[in-house]
Amino acid sequence: MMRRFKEAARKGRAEAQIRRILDEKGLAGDVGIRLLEDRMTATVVLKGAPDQGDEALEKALAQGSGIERVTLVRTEHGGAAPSPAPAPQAPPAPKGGHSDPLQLGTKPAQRPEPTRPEGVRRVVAVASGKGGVGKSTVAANLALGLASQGLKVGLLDLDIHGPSLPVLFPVAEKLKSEDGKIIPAEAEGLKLVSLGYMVDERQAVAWRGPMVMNAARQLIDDTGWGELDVLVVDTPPGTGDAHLSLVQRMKLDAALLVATPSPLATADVRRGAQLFERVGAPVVGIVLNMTGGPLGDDLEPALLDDLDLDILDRLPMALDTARTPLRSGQAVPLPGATEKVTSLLGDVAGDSGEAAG
Ligand SMILES: Nc1ncnc2c1ncn2[C@@H]1O[C@H](COP(=O)(O)OP(=O)(O)OP(=O)(O)O)[C@@H](O)[C@H]1O
Repeated sequence: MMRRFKEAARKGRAEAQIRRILDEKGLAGDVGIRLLEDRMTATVVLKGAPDQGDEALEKALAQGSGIERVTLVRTEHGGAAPSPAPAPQAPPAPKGGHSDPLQLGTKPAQRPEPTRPEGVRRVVAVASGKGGVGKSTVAANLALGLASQGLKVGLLDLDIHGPSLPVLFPVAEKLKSEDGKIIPAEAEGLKLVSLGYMVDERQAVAWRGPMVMNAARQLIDDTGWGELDVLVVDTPPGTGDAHLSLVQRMKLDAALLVATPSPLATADVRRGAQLFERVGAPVVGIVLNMTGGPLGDDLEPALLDDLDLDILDRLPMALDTARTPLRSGQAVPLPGATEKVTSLLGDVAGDSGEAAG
């Protein structure tokens, strides 16, 4: 009891110090303090685009508060950045009058229409109703396969709590920002962005709703991808906060579902398909992963009929597929999914990206 009281007091003092320094600098933001085995770290969420002075500010906040590490997370474009035009009008309520607690089918008048990031021609989300089915493995191999065809490909890891990219594509340095934009890492011919390249893995684990959404928004809105033919987005499992930020903010040209052949996967596949359907992102098919085991090689035929979806590729349960890090030229082939994505691009040389959008 006494220890808890002391810890709370220590965290309270550190938070007060951080707020005092922020105040002195004319900044306002949310402050989250964690104390883990006597190590204290903080996350400070500030409005505005990432700034060149952010690293110095992180250091100043850490020094001034006696905290081991302070991580700044930026939420939105600030000040001079043009504000996006409001959506013309809210779309009609979903048919059948069913409730929409996530507000995926209804957009408040203030919310801007989802857009593709500047310079990006097509955005493909890779999703699954539940975790651990191989979504990141499929997203990464799809990205490598597309890049091996000469396309410019980016991979955005939106899993805030369990980012996969640092394992699949380890990079030596933390991501930097320039002119308020996050500069992607580059490895194996891909441009890569993940929260795991920005903050200590243990930090984000404790983040809850608003911080997850803020972090996801920052990755979605503030990355300078440059020119890309395809941006593959590895979404978190389910329909959580980061997912919500994605479908509300980024225009998705296609969604690819990943599932395993378990009969229990039926509800997950259905949920995943419905989520994208409701935001108008075409689900182009399913990649069935970890086939060849006791659960077989298929999903319930009635489910596929019902959703009007095909299995585009089947990846067997195999050690080769689980090997990390991944290397260019050694992608596990996903011919069906790759063809679906390349067919979205039309004439790569001539299409500006908006023509078919
Ligand atoms: N076909 C396969 N055969 C063997 N192992 C696989 C296969 N596909 C994925 N794995 C392994 O299964 C684990 C989970 O895969 P992965 O991280 O891609 O899943 P995920 O759905 O993205 O999980 P998360 O919910 O954590 O985001 C990893 O260790 C991966 O290497």
